[in-house]
Amino acid sequence: MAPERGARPPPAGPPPAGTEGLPRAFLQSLRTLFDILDDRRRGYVHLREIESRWQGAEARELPAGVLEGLRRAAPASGYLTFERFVLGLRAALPGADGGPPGKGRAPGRGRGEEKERERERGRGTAVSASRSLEKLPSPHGAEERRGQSAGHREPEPEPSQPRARGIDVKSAGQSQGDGGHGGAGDVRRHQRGRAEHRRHTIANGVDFSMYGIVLDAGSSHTAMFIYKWPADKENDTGVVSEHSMCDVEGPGISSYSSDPPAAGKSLEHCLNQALRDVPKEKHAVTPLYLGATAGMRLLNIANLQASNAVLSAVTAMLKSYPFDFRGAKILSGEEEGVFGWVTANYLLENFIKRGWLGEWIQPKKKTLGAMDFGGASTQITFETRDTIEDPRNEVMLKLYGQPYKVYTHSFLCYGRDQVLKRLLSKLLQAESYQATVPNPCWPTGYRKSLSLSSIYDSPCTEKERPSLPLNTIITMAGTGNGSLCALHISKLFNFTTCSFSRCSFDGIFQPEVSGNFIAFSAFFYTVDFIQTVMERPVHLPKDLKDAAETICATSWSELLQKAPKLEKRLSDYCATSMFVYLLTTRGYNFNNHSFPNIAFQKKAGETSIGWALGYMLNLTNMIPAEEPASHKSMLYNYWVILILLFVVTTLTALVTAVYLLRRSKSSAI
Ligand SMILES: Nc1ncnc2c1ncn2[C@@H]1O[C@H](COP(=O)(O)OP(=O)(O)OP(=O)(O)O)[C@@H](O)[C@H]1O
Repeated sequence: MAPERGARPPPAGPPPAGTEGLPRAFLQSLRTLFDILDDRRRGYVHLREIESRWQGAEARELPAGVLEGLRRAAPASGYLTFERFVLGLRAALPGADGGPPGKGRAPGRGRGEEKERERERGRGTAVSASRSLEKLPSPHGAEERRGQSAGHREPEPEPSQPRARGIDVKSAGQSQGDGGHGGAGDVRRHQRGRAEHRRHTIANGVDFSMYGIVLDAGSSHTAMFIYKWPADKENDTGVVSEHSMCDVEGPGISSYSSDPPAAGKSLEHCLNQALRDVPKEKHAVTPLYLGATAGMRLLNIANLQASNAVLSAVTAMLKSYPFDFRGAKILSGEEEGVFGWVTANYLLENFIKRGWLGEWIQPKKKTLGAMDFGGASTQITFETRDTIEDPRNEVMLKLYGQPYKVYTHSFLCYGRDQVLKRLLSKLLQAESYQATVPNPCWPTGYRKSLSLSSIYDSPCTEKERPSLPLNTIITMAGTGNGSLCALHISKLFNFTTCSFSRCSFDGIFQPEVSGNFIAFSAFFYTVDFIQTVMERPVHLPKDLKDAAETICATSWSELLQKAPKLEKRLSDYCATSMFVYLLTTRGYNFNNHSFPNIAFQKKAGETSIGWALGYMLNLTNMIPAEEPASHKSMLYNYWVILILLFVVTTLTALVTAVYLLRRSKSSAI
């Protein structure tokens, strides 16, 4: 965009008073737009440059007269300074008298944007599922489905709440239809959000970054993630990264069922951090989401009213902040699984990536399976070519033009904390609720008194609840016996019933695991403990089993000596290691060949792996379903260049050959 020969940059001198009387925020938005056009920061943009950028489809969507207004504002040289640029736009605004835009029509919200929304409505969503997963009651163990069908009712979405879209895994009672497309209202709302993003403002120079906030309201705790990406690269892979995060003090929001306002209050500290971490001028255009997982799914089953009250309380708190609040909802287990898979593969650029020439490349790499071991549920999600015999486990995705057939299942009550409760319940049952019960999964030297209510306060254990008063206290004493511990833990799974050609456990269909996997959250915490505290490698299933047995056989005092900072969790590593061993090997059927393909990792680069990023990418349409247009055109351009090169080389060779031939002939004469 250098000035053409003969043309002169605008003369210095008093600028036309184009900016006078305009609101500061509006002016800043225009400045940002101008700076995008003036990408070399010269302080002026040629009219022709603007015309060429806004030609074609986009130009039709400019409010009538914009180009005309700019033409009139431009001097003879055609170079527009910022003031002239504003002057030109002012002239083009409806009812323009040169004054600020009227209330009825905010800048950037003209017919063009309406049309953009219309177009988006028809285009579908970024991550589209071929169908919705229906939740049906299933016998013991397939708790996830039972829960969803028995009691899971999403609260009526508030106007600002996003209904399921993108990966549209609907809860029981909701209609199915083509799961890939959310309601038009959602898309409309979303598009408005995007348009607002583009009206970002400036402070001390231009900040081209955009931000998004997701609160991961898990069963054990809530974490807030702030993501950041360059404004001009929304649809690139791998460009969104974690800007900062915050751990909410206290337990997960589902624990506030008896005092819902406290659930909202608990978020204050992290939200205040978000006020500082996101530049002030970006607050209003920063989308804010809260997704609640298995803890709230369980509360939803146990006490629908309380679950709604908690969601309302957190919604009220989130709305009181100046961010663009887009809703608080309970994710289904399948959404949690699939969004975790999207996050991992997005971060590792397994879907698509930019080549060094800026072209889009479809990497030859296969996608990575994702395994999440939360506090109340565990998810396994991977791409497969096998037939998925149970359609409830199949999600078809189209990302960047590529179809993906993904297997996913979420096991409710198989998260770490619920597994530990269920194990205690099994142990009490085995010992007929004696006053003192031996616990082979606790280290020797460790004793603890528990009230029955702390074990039977969950839908995961309520079926096993004895007829004793819930305030009964029972003392448990660790006996550190790994093989006995494994025996009790194996009782948590049903490995025998299966109505498909193959199952993981609890009658749930699962194809053979294939490819590499990433195992995060408590999978990572458990294996990390084995590797760093117990100093044992975990390559093969046997390593995991041996390590679990060693932990079980280590006394409480020894464990305390090894990792005093982990005191709160130390007594449970024997059980969780043994559980991870049984879940991965007998449950998911990893063997000596496939187990080494699991990476136990909680981050990719600096970004945490979990459902939160995938959820935001989907809701902000940052993963398009279609192949990026530039991919096709770039490839086309390369072909043209290659053919031209070929023609030029051939011609040059021919000319040279003729020339040499003539010369040799003439010298021969
Ligand atoms: N350092 C650690 N060592 C062992 N376990 C841990 C550690 N930190 C957290 N955990 C436990 O790991 C489990 C999973 O934590 P995570 O935060 O992923 O779950 P969540 O999001 O609360 O649960 P869910 O996704 O099921 O709602 C929880 O039981 C948590 O208490």
